[in-house]
This record gives sequence, structure tokens and C-alpha cells, in this order.
Amino acid sequence: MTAKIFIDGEHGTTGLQIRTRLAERRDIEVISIPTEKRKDPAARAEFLNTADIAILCLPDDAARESVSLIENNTTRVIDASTAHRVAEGWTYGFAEMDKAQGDAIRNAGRVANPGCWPQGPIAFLRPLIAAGLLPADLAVTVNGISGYSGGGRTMIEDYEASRDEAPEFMPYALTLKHKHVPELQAYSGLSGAPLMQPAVGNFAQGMLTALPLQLGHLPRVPTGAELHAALADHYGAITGSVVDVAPLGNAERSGALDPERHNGSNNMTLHVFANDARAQALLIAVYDNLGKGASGAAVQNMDLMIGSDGR
Ligand SMILES: NC(=O)C1=CN([C@@H]2O[C@H](COP(=O)(O)OP(=O)(O)OC[C@H]3O[C@@H](n4cnc5c(N)ncnc54)[C@H](OP(=O)(O)O)[C@@H]3O)[C@@H](O)[C@H]2O)C=CC1
Ligand SMILES: CC(=O)N[C@@H](CCC(=O)OP(=O)(O)O)C(=O)O
Repeated sequence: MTAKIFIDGEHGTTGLQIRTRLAERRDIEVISIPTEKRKDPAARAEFLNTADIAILCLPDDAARESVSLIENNTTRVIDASTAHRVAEGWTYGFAEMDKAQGDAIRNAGRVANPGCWPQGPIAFLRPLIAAGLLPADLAVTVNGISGYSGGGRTMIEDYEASRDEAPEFMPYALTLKHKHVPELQAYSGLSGAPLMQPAVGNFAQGMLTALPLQLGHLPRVPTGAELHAALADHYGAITGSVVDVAPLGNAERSGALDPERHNGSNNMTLHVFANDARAQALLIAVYDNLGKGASGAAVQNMDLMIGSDGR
């Protein structure tokens, strides 16, 4: 049976990317709401209740409204917004984060697609904390850079109206209350809130997230090789993983740390750098904010839920 997919918010940044990714697919049917009715709750309710899977690419409040409009128990949901990522009854849509997560997504009725910023840090921290190499109470700071498409249609329009004057690098979340802190803490296994220090760059798409680690105070200090081996073991054991681990870094600079490197794909590469003599490590993830950070992950989750190999 062909699965019916409804993208609520299909004309926004994330929705359009999902449409493009699904355009050539023969194993699904995308059911599309007329543009002029896209904010009409009654029309949305009809599409939501007809779909096998509804992918919500909406602001948080509209995503909550969509869920409330579903009256049957057959429509399954993938929500790309922040609304349900730590909500009870929802499964976090990061298939590679541990061995059981792919099956949990496969069987879930409600999947919360992860935010773009937490995915890199969770990809490092969850397996390393589970392996006992890092403690849950580690004080963690996350920094990095994202292309401006991460800010959705409004930020894209703002940048594209005046790119010549826009700063190349702009730190934000300066109140230290970034909306991704709760999901990052919950799924990485940290006992305390990480400090997130994101920045937006004067380029459209792609991102890089970095965790600089001071490890000298730990009762047992893991070496860079141990951190690297634990990550390689973890991702090597996950069937269908789109996360891969680069060889342990030993160069002063690396062209692989280009935030735009994975643009248009759903891949993520994890890099480990270390100075064992100083008990310091630097973990850097490279991925596409609109790929593994949003639309690519949503399609990956949809494929798990309908049991498709993506053709
Ligand atoms: N951009 C990114 O990198 C990522 C975004 N996300 C999340 O995905 C969701 C969508 O973000 P993004 O695509 O960037 O946002 P956009 O602003 O680009 O798109 C949102 C879409 O939703 C529509 N919309 C707004 N309100 C309603 C409503 N009440 N009913 C129906 N449709 C509505 C908008 O229509 P109109 O434009 O006409 O108002 C627009 O088409 C957000 O929750 C965001 O947090 C998640 C991961 C990454
Ligand atoms: C550059 C930029 O502004 N990025 C957005 C996050 C985009 C994203 O992935 O977050 P959601 O899925 O939670 O919307 C921000 O930091 O708020």
C-alpha cells in the first residue's frame, strides 16, 4: 500500500526541502493542501486525518494545533518543530543516538524531529556518557556556526535583502536560554544544562557544532584515542547509520571542517581532536542544518516508519 504523506507547512523552508527530497519517490503519495487553504484549520484537519503520516513543518503553536486536529488513531506524526521534543509520549527522531532508537522510531505514532543544534552534541555525548568515558555531570559548552536558513523564511529574507552589509559571523542566544537546551540535556544524558553559544554565518546552509572539553578534573581522564574508538564502535554497530566518524585528527587545520561540506545530504561526520598531555579534547560535528538537522532527518524518520528503503 502506498503511504499517504501530508506536509503541513509545505511552503516553508523545511517543508519545501522535504517536498524536494520526496519528489522522485514512487513508494509514497504526497497529498498537498491548496496554498490558499494552508492556514485554514478545517482544511488542514481533513488532510491531517487522511494522511498515514503527517509531517509538521510549522511554528510551535501551529504544530500543537495540528496534533489537536487529529481525531483518529491511524495518522502518525513527525513534528519538525520544537513543540514536542521533550514531551511525554513522543519519540525523539535521532535514529543513531543509541541501538534501540531506530526500532523505537519505526514503531512510534508520534516522532519529534530533533533541532539542528543538538544533533552534533548528542551524537558525541550520548555514546561517550553511556560508555562511561565522560560523566553525566560534565560541564559542557557547545559552540558552532549555522547558515542563515536555520532561522527559517524570515531570517532568509533578511539576509538575502542585505548580504553585503550582514556580518560574516554573528553570535546569538545571548540570554543563554536557547530553545534547544532542554532536548540537548535530555537526550545527551547530561545531568546539568549545557551552555549553548551558537552563531549564524553569512552563508545559506550547512553547520558545524563543537564541544571543547577540559577533562583534567575527571577521576579518570579518557585519551583522544579512547573517545574516538568508543564513537567508531558505536556508529559502526548502527545499521543504516548516516553518522560517520573521521579518523582521529592529528593536523593543525582540516579542510573537512567546512560547515557546507554535507549540504544537500543527510550525512553527519564526527571529528575528534585531542591533546592528551593537557587532558583536552575537541569534538566537532559537520552536517547540513536542513539535512540531518531538519528535512533529511524527517525523511529518514518517515522511511523508518513506513519501512521503506527510500526509493
Ligand atoms: N530552518 C531550519 O533549519 C529548521 C527548522 N525547524 C523547525 O521547522 C518548523 C518550520 O520551520 P521553517 O521551515 O524554518 O519555517 P518557515 O517560516 O520557513 O516555514 C513555516 C511555514 O509554516 C506556515 N505557517 C505558519 N503558521 C501557520 C499556521 N497557523 N498554519 C499553517 N501553516 C502555517 C508558514 O506560512 P507563511 O510563510 O505563509 O506564514 C510557512 O510556510 C519550525 O518549527 C522550525 O523550528 C527545524 C529544524 C531546522
Ligand atoms: C540559525 C538559527 O537561527 N537557527 C535556529 C535553529 C534552527 C533549528 O533547527 O531549530 P528548530 O528545529 O528548533 O527550529 C535557532 O538557533 O533558533
